[in-house]
Amino acid sequence: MTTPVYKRVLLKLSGEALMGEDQFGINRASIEHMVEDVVDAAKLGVEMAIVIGGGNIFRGVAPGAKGMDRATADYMGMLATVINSLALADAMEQAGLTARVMSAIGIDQVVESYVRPKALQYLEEGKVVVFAAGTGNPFFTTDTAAALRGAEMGAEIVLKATKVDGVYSADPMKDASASRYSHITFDEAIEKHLEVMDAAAFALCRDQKLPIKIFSILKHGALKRVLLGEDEGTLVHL
Ligand SMILES: Nc1ncnc2c1ncn2[C@@H]1O[C@H](COP(=O)(O)OP(=O)(O)OP(=O)(O)O)[C@@H](O)[C@H]1O
Ligand SMILES: O=c1ccn([C@@H]2O[C@H](COP(=O)(O)O)[C@@H](O)[C@H]2O)c(=O)[nH]1
Repeated sequence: MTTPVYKRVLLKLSGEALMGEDQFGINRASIEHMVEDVVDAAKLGVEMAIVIGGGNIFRGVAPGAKGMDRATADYMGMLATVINSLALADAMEQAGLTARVMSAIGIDQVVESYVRPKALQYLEEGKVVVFAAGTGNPFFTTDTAAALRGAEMGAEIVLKATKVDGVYSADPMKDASASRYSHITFDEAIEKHLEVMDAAAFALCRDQKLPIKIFSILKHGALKRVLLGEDEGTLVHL
């Protein structure tokens, strides 16, 4: 099977996965592996919008941010996602894709600001669009940004590529007895407080009838398998 089941997707890439085995920052091999998977996905002809998290940078500065005003710390986190977005777009360009970064916070000397019709135009032209700076608002996360931009772009699904291979009954990093769901409803995920994605993101996707697939970015080829409709990760649905 080589025909993708989606025409347009919103891919949420884990910021934390970018640091690989390092303590923080961007690990070159990790970003290149991620981009290889994105290239394979683009070769299928799927239109791809991307949101990347900031955990690899922001969790590194978090001890210094302790005691800071929450909104100020959140703006620092959003700026961390701009750094990751620039690195990702650069790596994608080096791999032969055409990428555009659009920021939810105005920093026009660095990247263009997010304008919805322009982003839609880029996608139609086959460019990969990276949405930086989350939603542009404190008290949110890049998961919510992924849900928001996914809905705005008319994506058929939000693909959360993270460090675990799906949604579990408990955090599998902390509880070895946790079991993985092949699918779960939004309501169940919210009611059970499954923290693989924040509740605001789950709720927005539920309201917009936008399914989510959660799978491992550390498993090479998993993204392509998801796009081809193969059994991979956990589907969160209505
Ligand atoms: N019920 C659960 N099922 C699966 N993972 C869970 C669950 N509860 C908590 N987690 C944790 O959620 C993490 C994924 O979400 P998180 O938002 O922290 O990371 P990310 O999105 O990959 O990183 P970033 O925020 O840097 O983009 C997993 O690595 C896992 O340890
Ligand atoms: O819309 C948003 C998105 C992000 N933030 C802040 O950035 C960090 C990093 O994002 P992650 O999703 O955790 O990778 C996040 O912890 C927030 O502090 C934000 O305020 N608004």
